[in-house]
This record gives sequence, C-alpha cells and structure tokens, in this order.
Amino acid sequence: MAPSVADHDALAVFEFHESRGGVRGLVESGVTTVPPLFLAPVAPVSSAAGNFSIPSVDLSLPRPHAAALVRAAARSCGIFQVTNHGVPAGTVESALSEVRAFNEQPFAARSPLYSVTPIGAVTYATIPIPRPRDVQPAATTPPLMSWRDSLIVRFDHHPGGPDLRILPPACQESLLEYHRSVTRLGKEIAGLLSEGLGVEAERLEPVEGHLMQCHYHPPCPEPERVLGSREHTDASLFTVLAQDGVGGLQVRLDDGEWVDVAPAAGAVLVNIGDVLKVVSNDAYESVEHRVVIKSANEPRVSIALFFNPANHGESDFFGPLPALVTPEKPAQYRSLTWREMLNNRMELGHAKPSSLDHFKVT
Ligand SMILES: O=C(O)CCC(=O)C(=O)O
Ligand SMILES: [Fe+2]
Repeated sequence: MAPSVADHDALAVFEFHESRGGVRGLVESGVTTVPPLFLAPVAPVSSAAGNFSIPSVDLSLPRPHAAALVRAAARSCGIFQVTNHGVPAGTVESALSEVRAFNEQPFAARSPLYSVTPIGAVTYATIPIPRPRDVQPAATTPPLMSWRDSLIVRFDHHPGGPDLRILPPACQESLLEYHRSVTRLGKEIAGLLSEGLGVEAERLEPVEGHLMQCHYHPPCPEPERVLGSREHTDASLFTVLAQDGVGGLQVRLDDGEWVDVAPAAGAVLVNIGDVLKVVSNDAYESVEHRVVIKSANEPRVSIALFFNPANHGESDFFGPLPALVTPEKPAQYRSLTWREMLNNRMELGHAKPSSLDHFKVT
C-alpha cells in the first residue's frame, strides 16, 4: 500500500527533528527555498499596517483608571500593551539577547540539546501547532511547521527551581530574572483583570507563570511563504509577551482582518487566553494571533510567559465565576477540566472558531 500523505508528513517531521538543527539549521545549510513542511499554501495576507492602534495601559495611572483601561481592552480586542510596568528594560533586553545567543550558538554546541521532550525543565525544538484533525480544503491547509525554534521552560513541578542545566549560565540567569520580574507583573495584571470584571481582586489569584516559551524566528529566504507561528488563541488565563524590534506579531480583528501589532520600545503585551474567556463568562475575549516573518535578513525573538491559576492539575475543573453568572447572563460554558480543554485543542485546533465552542452551553 502506498504511504498516505499523513505518513509522508510524519516521516518528514521525523527527519527534520533528526537533523537536530532546527529551522536555524536549515538556514545555516544554505536553503534558498522553503521546504514543503513549512510552506503556507497561500501567502499570509494582512491589511494595511497602521489601521490598528493597540490599546495601551500606563500602569502608573491611578488604579481605578488603569483597571478601567484593562477592562475595556480585554472586552474588545483581548490584547493590550502595558507601559510603566515595573519590569526593567535591561531585564527584557537581556532575556531577548540571551535567547538569541542560545539559538545562534554553533550547530555543534546546540544540536545535542535539541529534543522534543524536555531535558530537565527545558525543551529546545521546533514545535508544531497541531492541525485540526478535520479535513480542510487544500488551499487553506496551514503549514505543518512554524518557522521558528523554541526554548521552552516549565516552572511547575519544580519546587526547588527549574532544572535549567542545559542552558549556558548567563542564559539561565537572564531567564530566571525575567521570570521573577514578569511574574510580579502578572500578579498585578491578574488583580486589574479581576477588578475589571467587578469581582474582588483575589478571584483570579493566585496565578503563576507556569510556562515560558522563548521563540527564535530565523530570517527566511522566502518570508512570505511561511508563518512564524500559525494562527491560534492561547490556552492560558492570559499571556505576557515581549517582542524585539523586528515585528511580525499580528492579531485578527472582529472583521477577520489580520493587522500588525507593531513593537513599542519599553512596552510589553498582555493577551487574554481561552481559560479567562471561560472564567469571565465571555466578558473578556481571547485573541487570535499569529506571527509572520518580516525579514529575509534579521532574526526575530519573542518571549511568551503563560499565566494560569496556581492550581491547575489536569483533573481540576474551571468554569464561569459564579459571581458573573446572572439571570441576564447565564453560564455560557459548562465546567471543564484542563485535560478536556487540551484534548479539544488537539482535536479541533487552536484557532477560532475555537475548541471552546465545544463547551458552550447552547
Ligand atoms: O512570537 C510571538 O510574538 C507570539 C508567540 C505566541 O503567540 C505564543 O507563544 O503563544
Ligand atoms: Fe500565542
């Protein structure tokens, strides 16, 4: 029997991982065209830049004012940038530049660390965003692999601190400092998001930044034919995202258009994830986003820290906060477990209409 397309894809992914060089390895080997695994069937189309101005929240404003701005942004587009956020510029710059340096180590230094399963608390690999299992028309089938290599650090299950031994010491220090500092910010954001919902500050707390994904997008010889990250919503309560000055992050607006989120010096981004959409009983919107590759010459680095409730075992239930369920606005979702949500994302994909619809109370 002839091998199926799925078998062929699986073999190609296997061979790519076996090469142990990541996407950067492809670039180092001198590819001038994009290998099929990474090929987006239609060029990612975006609308003219400049017609989207991301909401901005200055955290030095009086708290009620900041909470009102957070609420308005979370209810409308589900993403905002924060300034005067207390994370020192040097902490962000150092983390971004250490991630870049890690990925730009010679092949011989980084390839032994390439693994799709964690070594200690760290995974260094090109991780696909699963395609929905339902069949899509070929013209819209997304690429199997994103044009990026990721350094992923898990901060849960490590009471004594995560085992970062495979990272160079300077990289370990920078990432730990970044995590400490952005965790403080995340707790403040959780408080503001709670206030914006009209529930007491504790309702979304305690939150933890359990998972940090540091992405390195190598320059691409055919940037318009790949995606640095396929369209998706985050599973988290919310995510704090830092990007360097290269740009490429885009969000999908209500009318379906993709627009750029331009880098802003000194600001970091906060985007709402699917868990908070459920917990807020649809008061807050999780935002669909993706990354396009802007440059054939310059790499792009970003760091996403995903915040979740401190207790989020696979069998823990979450659902709309009781305070937000009223006769006028009954529960929009049934309670679900983390495992159910993750399984649904695997099955139905990470983009909208999201797997969350599966849990909607109709
Ligand atoms: O690279 C970016 O700017 C976005 C990353 C992202 O969306 C993610 O890690 O979930
Ligand atoms: Fe994301």
